[in-house]
Amino acid sequence: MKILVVGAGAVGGYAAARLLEAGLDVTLLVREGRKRQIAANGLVVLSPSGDYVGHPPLLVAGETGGPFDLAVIASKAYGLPLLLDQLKPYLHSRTAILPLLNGMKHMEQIAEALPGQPLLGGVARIEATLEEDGSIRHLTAMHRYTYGRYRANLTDTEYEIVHQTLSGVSLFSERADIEQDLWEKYAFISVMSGLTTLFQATVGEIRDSEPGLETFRRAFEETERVVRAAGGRLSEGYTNKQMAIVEGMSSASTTSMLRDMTQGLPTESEHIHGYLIELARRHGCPVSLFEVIRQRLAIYETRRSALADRPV
Ligand SMILES: NC(=O)C1=CN([C@@H]2O[C@H](COP(=O)(O)OP(=O)(O)OC[C@H]3O[C@@H](n4cnc5c(N)ncnc54)[C@H](OP(=O)(O)O)[C@@H]3O)[C@@H](O)[C@H]2O)C=CC1
Ligand SMILES: CC(C)(CO)C(=O)C(=O)O
Repeated sequence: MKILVVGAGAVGGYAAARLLEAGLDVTLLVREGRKRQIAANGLVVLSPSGDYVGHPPLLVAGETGGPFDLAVIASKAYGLPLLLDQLKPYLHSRTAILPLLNGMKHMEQIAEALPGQPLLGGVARIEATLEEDGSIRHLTAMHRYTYGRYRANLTDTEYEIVHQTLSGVSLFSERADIEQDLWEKYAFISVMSGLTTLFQATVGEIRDSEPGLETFRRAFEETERVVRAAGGRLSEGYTNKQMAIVEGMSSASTTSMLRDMTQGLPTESEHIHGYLIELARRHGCPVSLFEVIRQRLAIYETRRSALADRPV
């Protein structure tokens, strides 16, 4: 099976390294700058689960390659429309698409941009970051990518080939109900990215200041109501289960959105919080805390664009 990993950042680069380690046929679709970095230093992963350095084949949009049988997509949501356009020449009609983005809205976007293309669901659970020198730093011991059939648009045989391939890579585990996993991760990341960026604080700092855990509960309750009203599946007692997770989290835990904000990079807030508010309005659910979170991030994005537009 020929695999294309699109985006060699924190999540995609980490996936590519573990797929390559397992001896799979993996090519990376990257942009010029990243190609130069990887060509010079290799694909470098620094991880408590084991470092990796390798020199996988690289493609930049427009170059000849493929077609591939599986395309793993790991860009930020705001880069997705362009990326999907650039991906088309590397697909055949049955190439399976496995997105690893946070959120839910990208599933609709991909289905619209690539009609009829087999689409899997995928969820990345990891804390990782792309360093300035191009290495990928895996920050904690946690790393688990789940995948599964999404709305039955692959044949059993097609799915079995993907499943057989990924079953040799311990990072990846199959989920029978990937749609529920996507909704659960979406609800979780909405709260975690929302609160860490609203306060520009770690989980521990929020937890240990008044009213502490109550703020998490309020955010989880708002999210749970919206997701259920929108028809999303969540496990029984979702909010209580997430509260137990938050209580047990390391004080230093943050989110990729807070890391992006700290570095002055664009955020995925519209994809995550904007979509949650869109669903809340559609289904008549009050989300006063998320209105504030979205406003906070909109102010950040406006300031960021103004700085980016300023002549040097
Ligand atoms: N980082 C984390 O800990 C986690 C992140 N996630 C989610 O995973 C997704 C990816 O995040 P993350 O890996 O952190 O992001 P990064 O910014 O580290 O990586 C994204 C990569 O996509 C590349 N890219 C963007 N557009 C294109 C394109 N058209 N062609 C080729 N490459 C492209 C970027 O290239 P370039 O380097 O050239 O800009 C970049 O290397 C997000 O949805 C995020 O929310 C989920 C779990 C944890
Ligand atoms: C919350 C976390 C670390 C879980 O994987 C995440 O998805 C992110 O920071 O983007």
